[in-house]
Amino acid sequence: METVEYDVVVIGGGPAGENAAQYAVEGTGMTAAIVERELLGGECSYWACMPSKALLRPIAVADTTADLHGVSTAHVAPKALLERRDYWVSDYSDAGQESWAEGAGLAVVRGDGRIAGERTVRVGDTLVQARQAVVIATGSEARVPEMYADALPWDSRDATGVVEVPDRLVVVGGGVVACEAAIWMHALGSAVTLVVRDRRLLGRTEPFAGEAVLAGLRDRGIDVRLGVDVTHVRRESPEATGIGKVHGGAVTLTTSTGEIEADEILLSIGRVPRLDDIGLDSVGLSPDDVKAGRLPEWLHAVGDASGGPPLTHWGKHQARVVGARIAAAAAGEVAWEPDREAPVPQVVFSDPEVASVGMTEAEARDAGHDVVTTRVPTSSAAGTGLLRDHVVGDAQLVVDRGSRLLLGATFVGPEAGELVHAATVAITGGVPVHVLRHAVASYPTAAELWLRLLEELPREFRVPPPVA
Ligand SMILES: Cc1cc2nc3c(=O)[nH]c(=O)nc-3n(C[C@H](O)[C@H](O)[C@H](O)COP(=O)(O)OP(=O)(O)OC[C@H]3O[C@@H](n4cnc5c(N)ncnc54)[C@H](O)[C@@H]3O)c2cc1C
Ligand SMILES: NC(=O)c1ccc[n+]([C@@H]2O[C@H](COP(=O)([O-])OP(=O)(O)OC[C@H]3O[C@@H](n4cnc5c(N)ncnc54)[C@H](O)[C@@H]3O)[C@@H](O)[C@H]2O)c1
Repeated sequence: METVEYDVVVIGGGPAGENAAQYAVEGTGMTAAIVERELLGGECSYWACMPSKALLRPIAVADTTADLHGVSTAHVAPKALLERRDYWVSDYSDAGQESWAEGAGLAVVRGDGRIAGERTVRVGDTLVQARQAVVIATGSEARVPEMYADALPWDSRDATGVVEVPDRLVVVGGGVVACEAAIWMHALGSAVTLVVRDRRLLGRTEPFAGEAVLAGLRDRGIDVRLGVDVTHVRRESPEATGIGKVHGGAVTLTTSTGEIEADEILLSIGRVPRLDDIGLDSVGLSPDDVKAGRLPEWLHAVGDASGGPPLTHWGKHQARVVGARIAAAAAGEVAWEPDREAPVPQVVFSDPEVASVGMTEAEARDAGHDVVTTRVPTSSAAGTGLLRDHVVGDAQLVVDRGSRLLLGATFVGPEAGELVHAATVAITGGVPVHVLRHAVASYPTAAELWLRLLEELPREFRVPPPVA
């Protein structure tokens, strides 16, 4: 068995793993290796964020032009849409990522990585030793309960990598993947039925956001059925035809409200960290130890594998923090970190778009805050009103009454994903709302919505709280 040695060894070359490796060694003279068994760049680059957003953007533009007096309506061209997807996933080649790694001085070790003892990762017949640290960045995979497994349902890889468009598609789940994939599959020509166990969509966001997305999906002709349980799944001649191809004959779903027949099912009911087969037992650890952060000082976990919010930007942030900690520890120092925990933002690229950061109103109350909320229609600023003819959705701030600090914010409608970043900055920086009022947005931009929101707060919030 050959042994090679680096300062840092990262298992998994997705966005989180790449950032951890880069930040751990950049400017230090240390060396790092990334162990990757599929494509460097991970799920995000080839089967998740990039292809899904490449597919959704032209659809969003076509929708906007259909609602914008003064411009002829753009049409989605399915073949060209899939070509755009292929461009953004570099035709499923990671040559560009490999060049990036080379340029950043990171070694790429191809193969399946398994922890094989303290500071040791086994890749085939090679032992890769870490002088300083090992980072687990193995990502996550779609959850497939046993009831569905024999029917070989599509998961998000098939939906983003779609090659054959099923005539009738049933999407199971009411979360982010379901709400986004339903839109592009419908635009590509599938008749889409969304089967949602809960009585609402996007369960982790404010209820008004889920309601706006529900109305948007139904308006475009997607059949959304809420409060429906799937109890049995049957498929004629299931066949593993490959990613994005129809996996066999017709599928029948028995549900709490009757049977649904379709040509394919897309199962989008959440993801699980990929921790089961990475050799944790060789160092006396379990997947639960990783998710709870009970790790020896030489071992770290970042990204989806850590069990935190499964979002690329969050995994990359964690990775930068962990990378800086490894670099500092190697130099006998402690990395600087802010006292305040960073809030997690998320954008759902549905129609209307939904963007949120920090706590929802209910979460803030549950956490014991005395909460004041302010909500305005997204159309209420001239800058947002100009974006299309019919602007739907609301925007809301959740504020702590005592400290006057922002706890959370939700934007629904055009440019929601851009509007939310100011809230992220305000929460991260601890900017109270009476100071935030003096952050002047240009007229007439969408950001002026912030003025509307802050104006709706109680008048006494325009000055600092009285000193106790
Ligand atoms: C359809 C879809 C759309 C999404 N859209 C967005 C979005 O718009 N914005 C957003 O922020 N997030 C989005 N996400 C979430 C995002 O994809 C993940 O949060 C992100 O990919 C996590 O990055 P990661 O580096 O932790 O893991 P991954 O990207 O999953 O990368 C893990 C890597 O580790 C490798 N690996 C695993 N085990 C081993 C092993 N034992 N040995 C060697 N290599 C191994 C894998 O091959 C993979 O390359 C989306 C997810 C889905 C499913
Ligand atoms: N734009 C983005 O940032 C983006 C896009 C896609 C995915 N993602 C990430 O990927 C993750 C996974 O997405 P997802 O949509 O699969 O998960 P999700 O957690 O967002 O939603 C899962 C949905 O499935 C339902 N569900 C759970 N178990 C079920 C069961 N047994 N039967 C029926 N329904 C069930 C839940 O109630 C929920 O509606 C998300 O948490 C998100 O962080 C992000």
